[in-house]
Amino acid sequence: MEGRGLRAGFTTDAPPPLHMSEPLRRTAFNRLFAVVYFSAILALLYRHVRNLFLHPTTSFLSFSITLSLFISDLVLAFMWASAQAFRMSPIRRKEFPQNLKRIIKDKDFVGLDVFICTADPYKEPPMNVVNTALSLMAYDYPTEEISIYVSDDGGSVLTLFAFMEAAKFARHWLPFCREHNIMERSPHVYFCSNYQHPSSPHFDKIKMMYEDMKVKVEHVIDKDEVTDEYITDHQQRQAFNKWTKSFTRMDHPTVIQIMNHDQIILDKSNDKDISGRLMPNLIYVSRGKSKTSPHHFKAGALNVLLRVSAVMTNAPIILTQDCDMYSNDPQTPLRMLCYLSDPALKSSLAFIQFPQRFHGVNKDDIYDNEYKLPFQINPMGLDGLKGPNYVGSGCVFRRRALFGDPSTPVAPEIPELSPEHVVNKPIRSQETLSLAHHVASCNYENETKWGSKTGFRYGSLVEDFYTSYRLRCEDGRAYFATLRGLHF
Ligand SMILES: O=c1ccn([C@@H]2O[C@H](COP(=O)(O)OP(=O)(O)O[C@H]3O[C@H](CO)[C@@H](O)[C@H](O)[C@H]3O)[C@@H](O)[C@H]2O)c(=O)[nH]1
Ligand SMILES: [Mn+2]
Repeated sequence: MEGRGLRAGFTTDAPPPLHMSEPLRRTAFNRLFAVVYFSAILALLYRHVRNLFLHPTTSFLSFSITLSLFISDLVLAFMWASAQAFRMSPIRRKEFPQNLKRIIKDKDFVGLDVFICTADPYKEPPMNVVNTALSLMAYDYPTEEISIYVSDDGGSVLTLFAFMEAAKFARHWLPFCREHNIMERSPHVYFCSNYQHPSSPHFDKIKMMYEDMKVKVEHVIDKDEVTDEYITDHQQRQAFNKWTKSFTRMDHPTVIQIMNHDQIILDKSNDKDISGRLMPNLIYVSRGKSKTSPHHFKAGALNVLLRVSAVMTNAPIILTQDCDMYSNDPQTPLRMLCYLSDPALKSSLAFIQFPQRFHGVNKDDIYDNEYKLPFQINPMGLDGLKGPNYVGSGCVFRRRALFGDPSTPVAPEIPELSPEHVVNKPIRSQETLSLAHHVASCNYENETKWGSKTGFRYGSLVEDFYTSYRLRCEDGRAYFATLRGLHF
């Protein structure tokens, strides 16, 4: 336990704890079992060695069989030994978001930039991506602090259209979630769930709005184009005009579109939901691509979002999310603040990985398609050692951590990308937009440290594991996850 979590027997004047950790009860049995198993492996290997060298058999066939058994057992013993670290000191963490308001002030609710990646409108239907975004926009957190950045590597007008519709729907959905204090803030999950839905005209109305949006988006996808009947204003037409004849998925200029939740929005002050609260920013980004520059897949997309968001909002905290996941706990940002606002963890905490759950697998899951072992059980073991890996989704980073370690920070090429930079221009200003387009262009990273020293790291198909591995090798900081509850 560390930081505020140490205060096991705090007095009434001590600040209330924000988080705690406890070892899992089965740890002692795990260790005992490991000793027994290890002795058995030694005995087995000794037997093989004795058969091979001390009492060699005469026949060549039996010698080769014993030798191959010996080699197989060595391999299996190595595999077993390398998995034991997970079992030695697994821990469970718990946060107390209810104590947060007593400790931190309103100004401590810092900005949160959320990154959602999508890559193909046919394999990753835009309605699913939209649901992911809506579930994150509806977090229980000051809405003006949230900015959702969607990276569309499919460069698809269909995805952009879906987000334009979602932005309008969000004006109704966010107040609805707050008013009814609902848990499942992905509309699809909420409307399909078996929970008791309120039987009010309000519920029927919001459900109808959702269905309308879905029909519209699906119709556009069926037709594979956004026809004139769906274009309602000049701004929309201007946005869709960027898809010229030469625009292809792998070769196109950058498209950045800030969504309007209402008709025409000039600045943040009139970007409000129907109850009058400010809306979170929702920004669509399709980075520039060309056949001659490498795009580095998801890591490349995340680095573009890192730069575009630095120019627009530069929140100190970043949440990365895959488009096929959604949040089912609106308190997740408060839970992460329980760790991030603990002064004792300020320099040691680089990221918090929430447990990842895969949806849509069969109910009994007899073949473990949910991958519980790598995504839920093993990370608990790593958490008790030096901290788990980043697994690509449901992970909260300190922006700072992606720019070198605290003692030797790596400065980006332009000061606007630095985590310390204070954004003082509105996101819709011409200056901000042109800089954002510049840093999202396909040649921007040439001759820079992106992917090697800063941002998400290139060179591996599993950019998530690799990035966390490199972060640890470079600065040796400890990280951890909160693994209690299923937040995504
Ligand atoms: O060029 C690309 C390729 C993928 N993606 C997005 O990256 C995410 C993950 O890609 P996917 O093809 O779904 O990979 P999976 O194998 O399902 O992903 C697992 O493995 C990845 C690599 O380790 C992790 O990043 C993911 O979080 C983890 O769920 C998706 O949202 C994609 O839309 C991009 O944005 N650009
Ligand atoms: Mn996936």
